[in-house]
Amino acid sequence: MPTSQQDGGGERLFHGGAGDGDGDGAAVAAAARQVWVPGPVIVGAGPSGLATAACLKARGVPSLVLDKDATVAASWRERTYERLRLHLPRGFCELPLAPPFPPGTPPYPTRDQFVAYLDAYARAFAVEPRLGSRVRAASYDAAIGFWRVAAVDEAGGGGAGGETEFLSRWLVVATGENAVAAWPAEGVGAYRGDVMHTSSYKRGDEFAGKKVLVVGCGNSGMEVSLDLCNNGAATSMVVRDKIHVLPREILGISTFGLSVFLLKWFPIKWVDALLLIFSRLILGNIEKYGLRRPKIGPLQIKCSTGKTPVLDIGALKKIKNGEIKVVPAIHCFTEDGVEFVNGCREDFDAVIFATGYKSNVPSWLKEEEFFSESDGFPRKAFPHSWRGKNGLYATGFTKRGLQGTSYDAAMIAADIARRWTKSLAGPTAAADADHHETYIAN
Ligand SMILES: Cc1cc2nc3c(=O)[nH]c(=O)nc-3n(C[C@H](O)[C@H](O)[C@H](O)COP(=O)(O)OP(=O)(O)OC[C@H]3O[C@@H](n4cnc5c(N)ncnc54)[C@H](O)[C@@H]3O)c2cc1C
Ligand SMILES: NC(=O)C1=CN([C@@H]2O[C@H](COP(=O)(O)OP(=O)(O)OC[C@H]3O[C@@H](n4cnc5c(N)ncnc54)[C@H](OP(=O)(O)O)[C@@H]3O)[C@@H](O)[C@H]2O)C=CC1
Ligand SMILES: O=C(O)C(=O)Cc1c[nH]c2ccccc12
Repeated sequence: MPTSQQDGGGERLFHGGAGDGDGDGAAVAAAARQVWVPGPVIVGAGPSGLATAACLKARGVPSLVLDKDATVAASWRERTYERLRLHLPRGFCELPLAPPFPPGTPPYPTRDQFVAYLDAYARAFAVEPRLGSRVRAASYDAAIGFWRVAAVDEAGGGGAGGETEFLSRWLVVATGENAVAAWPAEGVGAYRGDVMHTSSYKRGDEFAGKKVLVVGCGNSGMEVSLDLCNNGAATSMVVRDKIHVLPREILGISTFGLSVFLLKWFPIKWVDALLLIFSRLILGNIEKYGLRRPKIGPLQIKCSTGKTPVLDIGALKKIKNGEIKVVPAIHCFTEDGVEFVNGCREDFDAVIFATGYKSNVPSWLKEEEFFSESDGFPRKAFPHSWRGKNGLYATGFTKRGLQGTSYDAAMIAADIARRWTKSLAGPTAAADADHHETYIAN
């Protein structure tokens, strides 16, 4: 790696380095070494980070992608169950500028096919993230106009246990809506059985013959319940509130694709009404089985709150025939099981929390104007959630799945590329754009 002492920008940075920033900057100033990154730093090598890096590259802007895990797309590779398939058709899950899924890919690709697609995507755009690099803190140093990003090298990473401070004009947050498992605050009290979150659930065979309680009935709760049932576990699923369940397909067309088409022509309320009529015809009256529908339609809820309707891939049939038992909210845990709010007690060998996920942004980003401290999402909703101030960007926080990711990536890349071109004309132009990292201090 070349040093940048000959570069005016690097010189300024070197002098404005560790300990010279504002209070927040001090949080990351203890770094063992500093690295000046000519383009943006992107935190997260999932679909959102990869897509943004690819779109930047296509515009001639280099970037440095950091990920805490040892591979790209670790959320998909490590934190999903084996039989998972995309629940939107593959055409809605493709990333920008890439060829479609390879011939022979089924309409709803498997987890492994999607992971292979993401690996190929990273290769095609030569995106080579710095893996095993967990961002511990990031803050904007107004004195020098740069983001200070402190990353700890996890075992096996470049600096093995050390810490590096990256300095960049642009910071792209791509750590995702599903960064950490959400657990109920009450915990499990004295319960002695096995406890896990769906993000650790891999396959159902280890639960064969066991009584399992799945807490939560979003897409994870429904699909894990189905998988457990298919593997011979006696499965109960907690449904504490109203939910929308839609068939994954209507008249052979994906419900999602049909919705996208209809929304081009009709207001969302009409489309919701139509979806509910079809759902009633295809699924019957699901309220009989303890699945009460909200008054507001599924797409309206998705748009206003981000809560995804369940796209049924077979759990409903098991609920109807009693193989999956719907149970009410939990009042408290006992040593061997739970007491439900209706006063009934039941023992379970294992409890699987399908209680969703949270953003982890507040744990590392020292910024509260653009990102909300309470939920770790940008305060502005789609389509305005991608750009903050001072070169801060967010990708993959639209609550619109991979289509939202593609939108963000294109917007961010276009915006940064404009600024990049301008900065090339300025004093920092001497950066060697072919190199991700230019060392300014060790
Ligand atoms: C089970 C499941 C199925 C889904 N199916 C679909 C679908 O079919 N269609 C669809 O459109 N959407 C789907 N989604 C929604 C969404 O598209 C995916 O969650 C997608 O993976 C989001 O991509 P992302 O890059 O934003 O986040 P992630 O894939 O979660 O990537 C974030 C990355 O950031 C890294 N990271 C986090 N914190 C740090 C840190 N401090 N330092 C360094 N790295 C960090 C993580 O290791 C991870 O690699 C699904 C979501 C889930 C949970
Ligand atoms: N095949 C696929 O593509 C799949 C996609 N996904 C996607 O992944 C994302 C995350 O989904 P998911 O993991 O299901 O998370 P969600 O946030 O969508 O659902 C969490 C569920 O847990 C319930 N819950 C939360 N806390 C409790 C509690 N204390 N007691 C009882 N119930 C509780 C919630 O109910 P309440 O509404 O009452 O708060 C909700 O039903 C979604 O976008 C989803 O669409 C997930 C699985 C498969
Ligand atoms: O899997 C998810 O959670 C998604 O966000 C995909 C998605 C985006 N918009 C939707 C509308 C209905 C169902 C799923 C989605």
